[in-house]
Amino acid sequence: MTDSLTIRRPDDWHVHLRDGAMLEAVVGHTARQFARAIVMPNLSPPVTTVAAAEAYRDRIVAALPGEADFTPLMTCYLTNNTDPEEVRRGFEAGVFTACKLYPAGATTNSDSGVTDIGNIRDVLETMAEIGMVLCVHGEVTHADIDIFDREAVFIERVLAPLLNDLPQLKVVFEHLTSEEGVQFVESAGANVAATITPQHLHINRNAMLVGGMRPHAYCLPVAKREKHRLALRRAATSGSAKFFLGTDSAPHAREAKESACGCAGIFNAPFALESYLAVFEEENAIDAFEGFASEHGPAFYGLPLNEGRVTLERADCDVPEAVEADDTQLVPFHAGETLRWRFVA
Ligand SMILES: NC(=O)N[C@@H](CC(=O)O)C(=O)O
Ligand SMILES: [Zn+2]
Ligand SMILES: [Zn+2]
Repeated sequence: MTDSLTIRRPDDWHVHLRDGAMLEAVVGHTARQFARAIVMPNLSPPVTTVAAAEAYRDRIVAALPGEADFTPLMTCYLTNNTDPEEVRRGFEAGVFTACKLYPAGATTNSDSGVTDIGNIRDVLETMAEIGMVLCVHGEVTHADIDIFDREAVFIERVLAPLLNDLPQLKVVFEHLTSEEGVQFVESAGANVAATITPQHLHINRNAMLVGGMRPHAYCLPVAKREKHRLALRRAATSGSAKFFLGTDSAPHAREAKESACGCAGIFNAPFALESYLAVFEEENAIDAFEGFASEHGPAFYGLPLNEGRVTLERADCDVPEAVEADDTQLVPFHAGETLRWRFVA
């Protein structure tokens, strides 16, 4: 049994850092474990222009703890009115790393999202032409679709037709949650990949609903049946370069989660690597961890690998019940549990 594991420094290919006091409270957790992160643009108002992304990037850098060595990679929030030339300009200037597609109404701050993919056809054509990654929240939002089927129906109705139409478009299927999603990504071309969160590897929908409603296990896309969790574990630990780390760490104040209409999102940044590594160990796939955490993401995005290293040691890691954040608390994923690996540095 190995007692410590040193790997190339990883990146987080999907994170919500928020803004203002919440940004101050959470950014250090991500910067401690990751060299870079794809920062989601679902602020209010959303990050839809080059200028807004530059200003947000500056606020993130200003909020970093002094010792941090961390690069935020910015994304452009697509709306029905996104100008393809703004996207091109931001990408060529190195401000936008990717664009993010939120189907309108699908998740937190997605009200300005795209109501019909046909509305952004010109933007998607430009992205395919310049080799820019499209990150997608892959859920349809029609009232007649069961929430547990939203991802599978998105593949059928939106993603498969989109890739038929623009077969060279680079797509990251964000926070994959279903067996159908795994199969779709595996059978698609090399231009299609997916991020997988720690929570979707650890929990199925029982975690939300058995023994009482547990708002801290609620995120979108919602955790599904056990067979889906097992498919995700197989994909993440398979060694396939199509799957990589994206925490979807999504902090919401405790009172906004513990509410009659609780917000969607799990705050997993403080113990993200420990959480993922527990899964790789349980699956006897520690050898595949570095690829998933540190290599597949940069390869897909066409970015250099990080030069630094991080070490985790086999030791009890007690996850606190809450993390203080300004005038509220954040309840981290695994709150009150003991994880088997501990991030050292
Ligand atoms: N994942 C979530 O449940 N919530 C995210 C939004 C998202 O990634 O869909 C958030 O911003 O809170
Ligand atoms: Zn999402
Ligand atoms: Zn997210």
